[in-house]
Amino acid sequence: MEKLTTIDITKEYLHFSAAHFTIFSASERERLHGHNFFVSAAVTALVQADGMCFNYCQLKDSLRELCVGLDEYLLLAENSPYLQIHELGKNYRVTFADEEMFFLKQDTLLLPVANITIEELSYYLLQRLLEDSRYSSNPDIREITLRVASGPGQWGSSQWQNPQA
Ligand SMILES: Nc1nc2c(c(=O)[nH]1)N=C([C@H](O)[C@H](O)COP(=O)(O)OP(=O)(O)OP(=O)(O)O)CN2
Repeated sequence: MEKLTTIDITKEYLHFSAAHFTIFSASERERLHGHNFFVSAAVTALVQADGMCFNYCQLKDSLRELCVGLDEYLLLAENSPYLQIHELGKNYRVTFADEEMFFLKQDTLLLPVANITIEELSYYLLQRLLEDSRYSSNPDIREITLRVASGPGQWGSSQWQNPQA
């Protein structure tokens, strides 16, 4: 019988501070505000003869890198059906319903998501993690769940099962 384990990395320092607004409909959104978003991951993998699946420090480094990449930005959902985003010099001109907003490009990240929500952020960060072949091309890694919280006790998660397994 295969010996599988799940390495669960949930650390206070794995977080990013970001501004956003969640859009609820074509006419309703939140005001612009911020959160400390926390990131956690659980990786199910085969335990090797040496009693280890993989060095989880590499996973912590990968998650830390993902957090740094989103830290201290305004996050905008590039694929939102309700936002129009255009470049205007040093700014993005963003329209929503009858509103017009301007944000400095240097302060803003456009993410390929439909909304800045914990569910969309978890899926986006999982896809980013899977760009690293150490996770996506290792048949001994069976499953990865990546979770994002916008505050204590409220997490969104996305899961990947290894098709090679
Ligand atoms: N399905 C989702 N619903 C909502 C999301 C989301 O990501 N997915 N996000 C929001 C907003 O981000 C909202 O700003 C969340 O804030 P809130 O829940 O108030 O966060 P707090 O940490 O302040 O929670 P408290 O319960 O007030 O402590 C809304 N919906």
